Amino acid sequence: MTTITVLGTGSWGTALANVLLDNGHDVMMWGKTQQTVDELNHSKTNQKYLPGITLNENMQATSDLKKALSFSDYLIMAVPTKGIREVCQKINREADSKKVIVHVSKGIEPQTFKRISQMIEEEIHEDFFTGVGVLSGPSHAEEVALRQPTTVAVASDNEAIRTMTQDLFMSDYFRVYTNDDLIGVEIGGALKNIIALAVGITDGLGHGDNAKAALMTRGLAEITRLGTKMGADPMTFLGLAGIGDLIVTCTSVHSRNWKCGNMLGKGLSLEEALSRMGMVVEGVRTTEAAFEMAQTYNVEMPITEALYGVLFNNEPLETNVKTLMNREKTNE
Ligand SMILES: NC(=O)C1=CN([C@@H]2O[C@H](COP(=O)(O)OP(=O)(O)OC[C@H]3O[C@@H](n4cnc5c(N)ncnc54)[C@H](OP(=O)(O)O)[C@@H]3O)[C@@H](O)[C@H]2O)C=CC1
Ligand SMILES: O=C(CO)COP(=O)(O)O
Repeated sequence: MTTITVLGTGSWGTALANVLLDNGHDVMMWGKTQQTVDELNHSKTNQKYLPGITLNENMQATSDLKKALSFSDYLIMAVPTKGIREVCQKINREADSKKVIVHVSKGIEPQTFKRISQMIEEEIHEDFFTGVGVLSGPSHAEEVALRQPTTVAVASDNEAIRTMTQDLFMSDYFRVYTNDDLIGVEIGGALKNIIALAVGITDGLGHGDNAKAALMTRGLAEITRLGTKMGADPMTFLGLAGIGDLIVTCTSVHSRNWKCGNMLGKGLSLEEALSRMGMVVEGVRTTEAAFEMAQTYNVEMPITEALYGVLFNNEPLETNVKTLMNREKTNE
């Protein structure tokens, strides 16, 4: 049995804490909303993020970060990309020992183009930092919390973090592969959300499966082009953190990014769609980041560009679909 702290009481942090508890580990969750913390402690549920699901009876949570950090030196960080730096700064104020940090978030920071592990490395003071990794792959929290078969990858430049994380999470319903391509695993997980938003839009517009398959295939091409420019191994995009996660996010009823895109396709504004979601839709900020990166690194990303126009410049959906279809003819 290992003691583990999970930071973030949203859908993914809660589902992963449940996996670790099922594996017999001693887990403490930390969340900023006292009501959720109380519900996890007393009802063993998290109705806002995982409605209708009863969690492991040993679930425990606190809103006291100092207490959560003194519980364990192995941290799972499960907050949206936008909150990563803030949580790291809080860790610097409250920690009293070195930590391994495995994050499970899927995003890239606009303007800086930083991956999440890079933000963590920048922010966490060396006195509190042992190393960083990422757990990523096709894994909706709603299914993991129901103990449905799921496979993911763990990546880190530190082999001990890869194998330790694999050992902690592996179970008969949660299978973990190690991967030494940290950049590729993080980039694959972040960029697939852009394509899921685009697929949601075409589904919302009433287009068929041909359009969906086209966006996924050409989407993977642009993910791979940008990812390899960033230093990723192109083969990673054919694995769980690449095409695996792309498939699940573009085709699952659980996907927040697909659902948000679907509402846009049906005519809702971005603000309306996001407020109806009430959960993080990472692909919106990542579209901004990838659009800027494509220009900076001179990488062709037509789907990302079309989506950026829709999300940030109010460009009409149908016009952008036509623009994509009428791009200069080219070779696959
Ligand atoms: N949901 C899923 O199936 C999967 C999600 N992911 C990724 O995991 C990450 C988290 O997503 P998910 O759990 O779905 O998000 P949710 O929207 O379900 O929950 C977000 C959680 O983060 C908390 N939070 C937000 N900002 C802060 C902050 N600054 N400090 C502390 N806590 C904060 C929220 O707290 P509060 O409730 O108190 O506001 C909430 O508990 C994302 O990057 C997502 O892409 C990856 C794989 C699967
Ligand atoms: O990353 C995910 C599944 O692997 C979750 O995707 P959504 O955020 O679109 O729900």
